[in-house]
Amino acid sequence: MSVSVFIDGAAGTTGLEIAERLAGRAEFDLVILDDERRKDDDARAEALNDADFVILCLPDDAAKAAVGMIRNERTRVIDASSAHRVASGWTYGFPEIVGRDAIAAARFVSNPGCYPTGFIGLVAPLVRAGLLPAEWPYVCHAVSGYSGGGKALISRFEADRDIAFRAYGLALGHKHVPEMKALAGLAHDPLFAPAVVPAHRGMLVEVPLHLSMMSGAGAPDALRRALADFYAGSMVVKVEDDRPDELLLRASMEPVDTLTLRVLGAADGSQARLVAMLDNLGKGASGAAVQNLNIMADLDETAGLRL
Ligand SMILES: NC(=O)C1=CN([C@@H]2O[C@H](COP(=O)(O)OP(=O)(O)OC[C@H]3O[C@@H](n4cnc5c(N)ncnc54)[C@H](OP(=O)(O)O)[C@@H]3O)[C@@H](O)[C@H]2O)C=CC1
Ligand SMILES: CC(=O)N[C@@H](CCC(=O)OP(=O)(O)O)C(=O)O
Repeated sequence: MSVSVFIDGAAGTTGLEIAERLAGRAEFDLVILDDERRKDDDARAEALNDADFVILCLPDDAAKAAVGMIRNERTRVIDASSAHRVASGWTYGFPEIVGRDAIAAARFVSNPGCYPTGFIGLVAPLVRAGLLPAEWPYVCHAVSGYSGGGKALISRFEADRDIAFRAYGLALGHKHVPEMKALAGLAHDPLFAPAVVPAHRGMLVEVPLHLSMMSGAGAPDALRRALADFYAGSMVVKVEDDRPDELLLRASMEPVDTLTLRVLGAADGSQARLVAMLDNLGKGASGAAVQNLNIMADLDETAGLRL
């Protein structure tokens, strides 16, 4: 028996990529409103209430309003926006971190933020294992392709080919900080320094560590082994033990739904760089939504993913 899935915001960057990943899947009846009706609240309310699952690919305010339009107790929701990341009654949609069973049982799932997927994926298992202190003031540098900012940032970068690097979030207090702190189990807000480069998609999320100054921190090899053990068996999260001289984001990157983690340690073990590579539109958004949908619908967790 197929289940119906309504993508609200299907004409946007994330929504389009979810539709591509679900296309041709017989398990789902995909509901997408045409251009005339996609912003018509009556049509949306009907679709939101008819569907078994809705995936919200909307700005935060519109996502909150969409949830308010659901008048039944049955429709299950995956919200790609940042409106409900740490909201009560919502489950954080990172199955490797919160547990597959929690997602399977949830009615309201908030897809993680793209940058937080890298940060939390690196830090949470190590804090839980006692190999990194929860009290440390962590710093996170990250660069994203411009599709991370949706249609508006895509238009801006495609119109102005002269931008080579865009540091932003300079006032601090980026919207991702609360979920980074909460899901990594930290005592303090991490200092988050994001930037955008002129590549369409892809991101590098880095956490530099002064291990020798961190009370109780493990050595780089111990951190890498702990991550490998934590993600053992995952088809989506991969822990590499190579020592590359460089890590490249390519302007021509193809869509991919994996999250690749590395621990790059100094020879004397005093410092390390934890580095996550992912596609902001893959495990950072649309791939994660499809993985969560698969789990909620009790299907093969990785069906439709680009691994
Ligand atoms: N891009 C990314 O890498 C990631 C995005 N996200 C999140 O996903 C959500 C969507 O982002 P993204 O796809 O990038 O954004 P886009 O701007 O590309 O798409 C948003 C879509 O929502 C539509 N929309 C806006 N308001 C309404 C409304 N009231 N009713 C119906 N449709 C509406 C827009 O319409 P129109 O086309 O007319 O503008 C647009 O098609 C955001 O909350 C974002 O934070 C999460 C992780 C990563
Ligand atoms: C490059 C860029 O602008 N990225 C966005 C984050 C991506 C996004 O849209 O937010 P979520 O991942 O929380 O949904 C930003 O920094 O606001």
